[in-house]
Amino acid sequence: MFNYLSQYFKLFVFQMAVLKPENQSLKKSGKREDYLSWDEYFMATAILAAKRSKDPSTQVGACIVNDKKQIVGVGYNGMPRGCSDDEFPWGKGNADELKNKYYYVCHAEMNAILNKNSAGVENCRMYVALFPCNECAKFIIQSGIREIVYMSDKDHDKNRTIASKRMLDAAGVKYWPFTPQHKTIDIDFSKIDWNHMSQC
Ligand SMILES: O=c1ccn([C@H]2C[C@H](O)[C@@H](COP(=O)(O)O)O2)c(=O)[nH]1
Ligand SMILES: [Zn+2]
Repeated sequence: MFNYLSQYFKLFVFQMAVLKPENQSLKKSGKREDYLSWDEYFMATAILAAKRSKDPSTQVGACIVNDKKQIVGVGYNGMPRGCSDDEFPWGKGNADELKNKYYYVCHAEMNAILNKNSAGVENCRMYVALFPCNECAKFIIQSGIREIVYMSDKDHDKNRTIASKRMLDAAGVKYWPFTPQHKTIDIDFSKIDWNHMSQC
């Protein structure tokens, strides 16, 4: 018993002497501890883009990122260029389908792919607010995107989502739900101290 305790004590002393100073020096660096993870940063970018959407019921944003953690493209659901947000319909309950949004609106994922900057989307990851529909799954597969991190799967029981998952699985595109570490990300312009560039 004494032998066991003495071994335990030696291990404790070793931890205090060797491991603790290293941990302390990390804390001494003065680094902020409350910074966003990469996942949170990219999903927040997708959600911020969604705030540009004029769709009154569902706002979707997407953010494509390469393996260097560079943002390659961002998009949200909106009317095509030249098709006025004020003239094309945003409703969905009309018996005349030409008067509903669905024939016209460009999906966030498609816009993010088409909006890509000079870097390609091949082998990239897409962060998206809503699980991609079957049409977006085709765009994702054909453009070479390999991974999807999604926020909501609200349409999981709809055929378009079931078909989407079938195609993504067949094409080997991986997908998983987003797990945030922060519950909220606060951007309150009135609270930013512009002289010192920190939150008051
Ligand atoms: O993969 C998708 C699926 C849907 N969207 C957009 C298209 C519409 O603007 C809304 C869906 O409207 P509901 O009223 O929820 O039917 O979301 C998208 O961008 N990407
Ligand atoms: Zn879609």
